[in-house]
Amino acid sequence: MAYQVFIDGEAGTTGLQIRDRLANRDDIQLVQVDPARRKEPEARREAFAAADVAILCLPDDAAREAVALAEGLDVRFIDASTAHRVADGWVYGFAEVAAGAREAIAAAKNVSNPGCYSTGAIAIIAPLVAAGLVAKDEALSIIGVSGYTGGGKAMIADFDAGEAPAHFIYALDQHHKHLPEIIARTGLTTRPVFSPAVGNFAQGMAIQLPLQLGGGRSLATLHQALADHYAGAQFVRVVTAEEAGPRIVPTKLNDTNMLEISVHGDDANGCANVIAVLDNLGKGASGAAVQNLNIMLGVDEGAGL
Ligand SMILES: NC(=O)C1=CN([C@@H]2O[C@H](COP(=O)(O)OP(=O)(O)OC[C@H]3O[C@@H](n4cnc5c(N)ncnc54)[C@H](OP(=O)(O)O)[C@@H]3O)[C@@H](O)[C@H]2O)C=CC1
Ligand SMILES: CC(=O)N[C@@H](CCC(=O)OP(=O)(O)O)C(=O)O
Repeated sequence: MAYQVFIDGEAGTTGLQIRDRLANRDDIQLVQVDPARRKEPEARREAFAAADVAILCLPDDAAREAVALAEGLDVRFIDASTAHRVADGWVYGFAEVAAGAREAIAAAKNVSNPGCYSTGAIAIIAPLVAAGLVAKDEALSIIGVSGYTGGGKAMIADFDAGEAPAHFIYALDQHHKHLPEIIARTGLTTRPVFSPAVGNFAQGMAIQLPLQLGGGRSLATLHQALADHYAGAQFVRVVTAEEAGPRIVPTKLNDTNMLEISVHGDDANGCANVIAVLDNLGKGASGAAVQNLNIMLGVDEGAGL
């Protein structure tokens, strides 16, 4: 018998991408809702009742409402929104980042999918903190650039209409919605400065962590700590600066569930930059949701990816 999966918000950017990834799966059947009723609470509760797992691809408020609507039902949730990423009772769905994370996802009723920038930032910072190469109280800066699909249907429409600039920097007030989960999942005690930007390309993302070298922190020790942490990981790879090349292109991993990390700089002048590249719609959203679904169902983690 196939698992029943309901994608709430199936018509949105993330939802459509998840549907595509599940379309050819024999082990999964999608719970369908009449498109005309897709926002009606009663129709959604019926869908939750029919589903083994519901994937929420909704604005935060609608995701919270979905969980309330499903009160008393057996359905398990994967929430792609920001609503539950630091909430009690929710497991953070980043299998590669911490010991025991995969097992916790497998056993969870409710899994929160990481944010796109957060995926890159946490992927770099958490292992470096664990290895003692970044202190929890170190003053860090994180720089990100995303394709415009990261802004959902509204931002896509702006760019498609030619009404958006080629590039803009935002979240200037230092309250980007990903900061709470980045802090919670890395254990940082000093709030990092986070500077995200959007470029005029549809999908793809790069996150940079500039670091000063010295005191045991060199290009080699940074690379080695990350390579050791992700050894054997199916969807995270750590490559050398030479392999990454002299220009890091955010679109490099589009349409994959991969995340690639590389360490750049010069020991002689003491400056480094650790860079993660991923597809904001892949490992940053829909790919990660399918990976988490596979882990929750106990099937091949890479199925459909
Ligand atoms: N885009 C990205 O790169 C990423 C997005 N996310 C998260 O995923 C979630 C969805 O984002 P995204 O796909 O980009 O957003 P979109 O705006 O593209 O899609 C959201 C969908 O939700 C639907 N919707 C809104 N309210 C309700 C409701 N009450 N009941 C049912 N459906 C509703 C919308 O309907 P309608 O079509 O009528 O507008 C739309 O189809 C967000 O929380 C976002 O933060 C996470 C990681 C990355
Ligand atoms: C380009 C852009 O606007 N990106 C969004 C983040 C992507 C997204 O929608 O958020 P989650 O990954 O948290 O779900 C933003 O900065 O708010």
